[in-house]
Amino acid sequence: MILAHAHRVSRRYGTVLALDEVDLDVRAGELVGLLGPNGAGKSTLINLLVGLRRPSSGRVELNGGDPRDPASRRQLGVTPQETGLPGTLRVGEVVDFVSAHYPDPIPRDELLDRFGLGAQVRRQCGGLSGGQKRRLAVALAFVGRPRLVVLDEPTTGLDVEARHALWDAIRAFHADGGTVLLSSHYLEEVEALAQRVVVIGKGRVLADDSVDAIRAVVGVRRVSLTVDAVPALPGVVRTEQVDGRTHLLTADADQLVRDLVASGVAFRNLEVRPTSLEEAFLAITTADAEPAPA
Ligand SMILES: Nc1ncnc2c1ncn2[C@@H]1O[C@H](COP(=O)(O)OP(=O)(O)OP(=O)(O)O)[C@@H](O)[C@H]1O
Repeated sequence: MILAHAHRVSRRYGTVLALDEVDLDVRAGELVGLLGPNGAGKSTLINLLVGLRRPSSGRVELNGGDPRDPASRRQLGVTPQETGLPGTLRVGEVVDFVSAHYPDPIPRDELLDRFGLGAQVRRQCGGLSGGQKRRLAVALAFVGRPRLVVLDEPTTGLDVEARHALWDAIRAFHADGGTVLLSSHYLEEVEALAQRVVVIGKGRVLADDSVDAIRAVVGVRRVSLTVDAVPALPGVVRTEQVDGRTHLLTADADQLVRDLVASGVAFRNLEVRPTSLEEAFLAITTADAEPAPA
Protein backbone atom coordinates (compact mmCIF):
# COMPACT_ATOMS: atom_id res chain seq x y z
CA MET A 1 0.00 0.00 0.00
CA ILE A 2 1.36 3.41 -1.05
CA LEU A 3 1.12 6.07 1.67
CA ALA A 4 2.87 8.93 -0.14
CA HIS A 5 3.03 9.30 -3.88
CA ALA A 6 4.60 11.87 -6.22
CA HIS A 7 4.08 11.58 -9.96
CA ARG A 8 6.14 13.78 -12.29
CA VAL A 9 6.07 16.54 -9.74
CA SER A 10 7.71 19.87 -10.50
CA ARG A 11 7.84 22.96 -8.32
CA ARG A 12 9.08 26.40 -9.31
CA TYR A 13 9.85 29.34 -7.09
CA GLY A 14 9.98 32.20 -9.57
CA THR A 15 12.80 31.32 -11.92
CA VAL A 16 14.17 28.54 -9.67
CA LEU A 17 13.14 25.03 -10.65
CA ALA A 18 13.33 23.39 -7.21
CA LEU A 19 11.86 20.04 -8.35
CA ASP A 20 11.94 18.69 -11.86
CA GLU A 21 9.51 15.87 -12.70
CA VAL A 22 10.11 13.84 -9.55
CA ASP A 23 8.54 10.42 -9.01
CA LEU A 24 8.46 8.87 -5.54
CA ASP A 25 6.38 6.22 -3.79
CA VAL A 26 6.61 5.49 -0.07
CA ARG A 27 4.98 2.19 0.83
CA ALA A 28 3.57 1.14 4.21
CA GLY A 29 6.31 -0.22 6.47
CA GLU A 30 9.22 1.39 4.62
CA LEU A 31 11.93 3.57 6.14
CA VAL A 32 13.07 5.78 3.29
CA GLY A 33 15.95 8.24 3.42
CA LEU A 34 15.98 11.31 1.18
CA LEU A 35 19.61 12.20 0.73
CA GLY A 36 20.93 15.29 -0.99
CA PRO A 37 23.13 18.36 -0.64
CA ASN A 38 21.89 21.85 0.31
CA GLY A 39 19.31 23.17 -2.09
CA ALA A 40 18.73 19.78 -3.74
CA GLY A 41 14.96 20.01 -3.29
CA LYS A 42 14.43 17.68 -0.31
CA SER A 43 12.39 20.13 1.76
CA THR A 44 10.35 21.14 -1.24
CA LEU A 45 9.45 17.52 -1.96
CA ILE A 46 8.56 16.91 1.69
CA ASN A 47 6.45 20.05 1.85
CA LEU A 48 4.50 18.99 -1.23
CA LEU A 49 3.92 15.48 0.11
CA VAL A 50 2.58 16.74 3.45
CA GLY A 51 0.37 19.41 1.91
CA LEU A 52 2.30 22.51 2.99
CA ARG A 53 2.85 23.54 -0.63
CA ARG A 54 1.26 22.83 -3.97
CA PRO A 55 3.18 21.44 -6.96
CA SER A 56 3.54 23.65 -10.06
CA SER A 57 2.76 20.53 -12.10
CA GLY A 58 2.39 16.81 -11.54
CA ARG A 59 0.42 14.98 -8.84
CA VAL A 60 0.98 14.27 -5.15
CA GLU A 61 -1.08 11.97 -2.97
CA LEU A 62 -1.04 11.24 0.73
CA ASN A 63 -2.93 8.19 2.00
CA GLY A 64 -4.61 8.05 -1.41
CA GLY A 65 -5.97 11.62 -1.24
CA ASP A 66 -4.94 15.22 -1.69
CA PRO A 67 -2.33 16.11 0.96
CA ARG A 68 -4.02 19.49 1.40
CA ASP A 69 -7.19 17.76 2.58
CA PRO A 70 -7.05 17.38 6.40
CA ALA A 71 -8.60 13.89 6.10
CA SER A 72 -5.50 12.72 4.16
CA ARG A 73 -3.22 14.06 6.92
CA ARG A 74 -5.03 12.43 9.83
CA GLN A 75 -2.48 9.64 10.25
CA LEU A 76 0.53 11.76 9.45
CA GLY A 77 3.22 13.06 11.81
CA VAL A 78 5.57 15.77 10.52
CA THR A 79 8.59 17.64 11.82
CA PRO A 80 9.55 20.40 9.39
CA GLN A 81 13.11 21.64 9.05
CA GLU A 82 12.39 24.65 11.22
CA THR A 83 9.97 24.60 14.10
CA GLY A 84 9.02 27.00 16.85
CA LEU A 85 7.97 26.13 20.39
CA PRO A 86 6.17 28.54 22.71
CA GLY A 87 8.94 29.69 25.05
CA THR A 88 6.83 30.07 28.18
CA LEU A 89 4.98 26.74 27.98
CA ARG A 90 6.41 23.79 29.85
CA VAL A 91 7.49 20.70 27.88
CA GLY A 92 4.65 18.64 29.41
CA GLU A 93 2.11 21.33 28.51
CA VAL A 94 3.21 21.37 24.88
CA VAL A 95 2.88 17.59 24.68
CA ASP A 96 -0.57 17.75 26.31
CA PHE A 97 -1.66 20.47 23.90
CA VAL A 98 -0.63 18.48 20.83
CA SER A 99 -1.98 15.20 22.28
CA ALA A 100 -5.42 16.78 22.70
CA HIS A 101 -5.79 16.76 18.91
CA TYR A 102 -5.61 12.95 18.68
CA PRO A 103 -8.02 10.20 19.72
CA ASP A 104 -5.38 7.84 21.15
CA PRO A 105 -2.16 9.73 21.89
CA ILE A 106 0.97 8.15 23.33
CA PRO A 107 0.98 8.90 27.10
CA ARG A 108 3.09 11.96 27.86
CA ASP A 109 5.73 10.31 30.03
CA GLU A 110 6.17 7.41 27.64
CA LEU A 111 6.71 9.80 24.73
CA LEU A 112 9.19 11.99 26.63
CA ASP A 113 11.12 8.96 27.89
CA ARG A 114 11.35 7.61 24.38
CA PHE A 115 13.03 10.82 23.27
CA GLY A 116 15.23 11.24 26.34
CA LEU A 117 13.26 14.23 27.66
CA GLY A 118 11.68 12.68 30.76
CA ALA A 119 13.64 14.93 33.11
CA GLN A 120 12.56 18.08 31.23
CA VAL A 121 8.79 17.65 31.62
CA ARG A 122 8.41 20.72 33.86
CA ARG A 123 10.99 22.86 32.07
CA GLN A 124 9.79 25.83 30.02
CA CYS A 125 10.52 25.33 26.33
CA GLY A 126 12.43 28.64 26.21
CA GLY A 127 14.92 27.12 28.67
CA LEU A 128 15.69 24.00 26.66
CA SER A 129 18.97 23.60 24.81
CA GLY A 130 18.89 23.65 21.02
CA GLY A 131 19.23 19.87 20.92
CA GLN A 132 16.42 19.36 23.45
CA LYS A 133 14.13 21.66 21.45
CA ARG A 134 14.84 19.69 18.31
CA ARG A 135 14.15 16.38 20.08
CA LEU A 136 10.86 17.72 21.41
CA ALA A 137 9.87 18.95 17.94
CA VAL A 138 10.58 15.48 16.53
CA ALA A 139 8.80 13.73 19.43
CA LEU A 140 5.63 15.72 18.70
CA ALA A 141 5.45 14.11 15.24
CA PHE A 142 4.93 10.74 16.96
CA VAL A 143 2.39 11.68 19.63
CA GLY A 144 -0.74 10.79 17.65
CA ARG A 145 0.49 7.27 16.74
CA PRO A 146 0.73 8.15 13.02
CA ARG A 147 1.06 5.62 10.24
CA LEU A 148 3.54 7.80 8.39
CA VAL A 149 6.13 10.09 9.94
CA VAL A 150 7.91 12.64 7.76
CA LEU A 151 11.02 14.22 9.28
CA ASP A 152 12.98 16.98 7.54
CA GLU A 153 16.59 16.77 8.73
CA PRO A 154 15.60 15.56 12.20
CA THR A 155 19.08 15.43 13.70
CA THR A 156 20.70 18.57 12.34
CA GLY A 157 22.35 20.39 15.23
CA LEU A 158 22.25 17.42 17.62
CA ASP A 159 25.34 16.04 19.31
CA VAL A 160 26.30 12.40 18.79
CA GLU A 161 24.49 11.09 21.87
CA ALA A 162 21.25 12.94 21.10
CA ARG A 163 21.43 11.84 17.48
CA HIS A 164 21.73 8.20 18.51
CA ALA A 165 18.83 8.53 20.97
CA LEU A 166 16.70 9.92 18.16
CA TRP A 167 17.76 7.16 15.80
CA ASP A 168 16.69 4.60 18.42
CA ALA A 169 13.25 6.21 18.71
CA ILE A 170 12.83 6.25 14.93
CA ARG A 171 13.94 2.61 14.69
CA ALA A 172 11.49 1.57 17.44
CA PHE A 173 8.61 3.27 15.60
CA HIS A 174 9.58 1.50 12.40
CA ALA A 175 9.97 -1.87 14.16
CA ASP A 176 6.37 -1.47 15.37
CA GLY A 177 5.22 -1.22 11.76
CA GLY A 178 5.48 2.56 11.28
CA THR A 179 6.48 4.14 7.98
CA VAL A 180 9.14 6.85 7.87
CA LEU A 181 10.35 9.31 5.26
CA LEU A 182 13.30 11.38 6.47
CA SER A 183 15.68 13.75 4.79
CA SER A 184 19.31 14.14 5.64
CA HIS A 185 22.61 15.55 4.48
CA TYR A 186 24.39 12.75 6.22
CA LEU A 187 25.13 9.53 4.38
CA GLU A 188 25.95 8.03 7.77
CA GLU A 189 22.47 8.80 9.09
CA VAL A 190 20.72 7.34 6.11
CA GLU A 191 22.94 4.26 6.30
CA ALA A 192 22.14 3.83 9.98
CA LEU A 193 18.38 4.04 9.54
CA ALA A 194 17.06 3.51 6.07
CA GLN A 195 16.64 0.45 3.91
CA ARG A 196 15.97 2.52 0.84
CA VAL A 197 17.65 5.73 -0.23
CA VAL A 198 16.41 8.30 -2.68
CA VAL A 199 19.24 10.58 -3.78
CA ILE A 200 18.08 14.04 -4.83
CA GLY A 201 20.27 16.55 -6.64
CA LYS A 202 19.31 19.75 -8.44
CA GLY A 203 15.62 18.94 -8.15
CA ARG A 204 15.87 15.50 -9.70
CA VAL A 205 15.89 11.95 -8.38
CA LEU A 206 19.40 10.75 -9.20
CA ALA A 207 19.04 7.32 -7.63
CA ASP A 208 16.38 5.31 -5.80
CA ASP A 209 17.77 2.07 -4.49
CA SER A 210 18.79 -0.04 -1.50
CA VAL A 211 21.32 1.40 0.95
CA ASP A 212 23.94 -1.07 -0.28
CA ALA A 213 23.47 -0.12 -3.91
CA ILE A 214 23.70 3.59 -3.13
CA ARG A 215 26.72 3.06 -0.91
CA ALA A 216 28.47 1.42 -3.85
CA VAL A 217 27.71 4.44 -6.01
CA VAL A 218 28.60 7.09 -3.46
CA GLY A 219 31.56 5.05 -2.24
CA VAL A 220 33.60 6.95 -4.78
CA ARG A 221 37.21 7.70 -3.83
CA ARG A 222 39.50 10.53 -4.79
CA VAL A 223 42.95 9.62 -6.03
CA SER A 224 45.12 12.75 -6.14
CA LEU A 225 48.57 12.98 -7.70
CA THR A 226 51.03 15.31 -9.33
CA VAL A 227 51.65 14.18 -12.88
CA ASP A 228 52.52 15.79 -16.22
CA ALA A 229 50.00 13.91 -18.34
CA VAL A 230 47.40 11.46 -17.07
CA PRO A 231 46.92 8.41 -19.22
CA ALA A 232 43.31 7.37 -19.96
CA LEU A 233 42.48 4.81 -17.30
CA PRO A 234 39.39 2.66 -16.85
CA GLY A 235 37.00 3.32 -13.95
CA VAL A 236 37.60 7.07 -13.69
CA VAL A 237 34.23 8.79 -13.34
CA ARG A 238 35.62 12.33 -13.20
CA THR A 239 38.96 14.09 -13.64
CA GLU A 240 39.78 17.49 -12.15
CA GLN A 241 42.92 19.63 -12.32
CA VAL A 242 43.31 21.95 -9.34
CA ASP A 243 46.45 23.99 -8.49
CA GLY A 244 48.74 21.69 -10.44
CA ARG A 245 47.28 18.53 -8.87
CA THR A 246 45.23 15.96 -10.72
CA HIS A 247 42.24 14.42 -8.96
CA LEU A 248 40.67 11.24 -10.27
CA LEU A 249 37.33 10.06 -8.87
CA THR A 250 36.77 6.33 -8.99
CA ALA A 251 34.73 3.60 -7.34
CA ASP A 252 37.77 1.29 -7.19
CA ALA A 253 40.82 3.20 -5.97
CA ASP A 254 42.93 0.04 -5.53
CA GLN A 255 42.52 -0.94 -9.16
CA LEU A 256 43.17 2.62 -10.33
CA VAL A 257 46.45 2.76 -8.41
CA ARG A 258 47.49 -0.62 -9.90
CA ASP A 259 46.63 0.69 -13.38
CA LEU A 260 48.56 3.89 -12.75
CA VAL A 261 51.67 1.98 -11.74
CA ALA A 262 51.28 -0.42 -14.67
CA SER A 263 50.98 2.51 -17.09
CA GLY A 264 54.55 3.53 -16.20
CA VAL A 265 53.61 7.21 -15.90
CA ALA A 266 55.84 9.23 -13.53
CA PHE A 267 53.69 10.57 -10.70
CA ARG A 268 54.41 12.09 -7.27
CA ASN A 269 52.59 12.68 -3.99
CA LEU A 270 49.85 10.10 -4.44
CA GLU A 271 46.91 10.43 -2.02
CA VAL A 272 43.76 8.35 -1.75
CA ARG A 273 40.85 9.56 0.34
CA PRO A 274 37.07 9.17 0.47
CA THR A 275 35.16 11.79 -1.44
CA SER A 276 32.76 14.04 0.37
CA LEU A 277 29.08 13.43 -0.18
CA GLU A 278 29.04 16.54 -2.33
CA GLU A 279 31.73 15.07 -4.59
CA ALA A 280 29.93 11.76 -4.72
CA PHE A 281 26.81 13.57 -5.91
CA LEU A 282 28.86 15.20 -8.62
CA ALA A 283 30.08 11.79 -9.67
CA ILE A 284 26.52 10.47 -9.76
CA THR A 285 25.35 13.51 -11.70
CA THR A 286 28.16 13.08 -14.20
CA ALA A 287 27.45 9.38 -14.61
CA ASP A 288 23.77 10.27 -14.94
CA ALA A 289 24.48 12.78 -17.72
CA GLU A 290 26.49 10.33 -19.83
CA PRO A 291 24.58 9.06 -22.83
CA ALA A 292 23.30 5.52 -22.45
CA PRO A 293 25.21 2.97 -24.56
CA ALA A 294 23.52 2.36 -27.90
N1 LIG B 1 10.19 29.70 -0.67
C1 LIG B 1 11.15 29.69 -1.58
N2 LIG B 1 11.33 30.73 -2.41
C2 LIG B 1 12.31 30.73 -3.36
N3 LIG B 1 13.15 29.70 -3.57
C3 LIG B 1 13.03 28.64 -2.76
C4 LIG B 1 12.02 28.58 -1.73
N4 LIG B 1 12.16 27.38 -1.09
C5 LIG B 1 13.18 26.74 -1.69
N5 LIG B 1 13.70 27.49 -2.68
C6 LIG B 1 14.81 27.10 -3.57
O1 LIG B 1 14.51 25.82 -4.11
C7 LIG B 1 15.67 24.99 -4.16
C8 LIG B 1 15.43 23.72 -3.33
O2 LIG B 1 15.36 24.07 -1.95
P1 LIG B 1 15.00 23.03 -0.80
O3 LIG B 1 14.89 23.79 0.47
O4 LIG B 1 13.85 22.21 -1.22
O5 LIG B 1 16.30 22.13 -0.79
P2 LIG B 1 16.85 21.14 0.33
O6 LIG B 1 17.38 19.96 -0.40
O7 LIG B 1 15.83 20.90 1.36
O8 LIG B 1 18.05 21.98 0.92
P3 LIG B 1 18.62 22.06 2.44
O9 LIG B 1 19.31 20.78 2.67
O10 LIG B 1 19.57 23.23 2.35
O11 LIG B 1 17.46 22.31 3.33
C9 LIG B 1 16.81 25.87 -3.66
O12 LIG B 1 17.42 26.45 -4.79
C10 LIG B 1 16.11 26.92 -2.82
O13 LIG B 1 16.85 28.12 -2.79
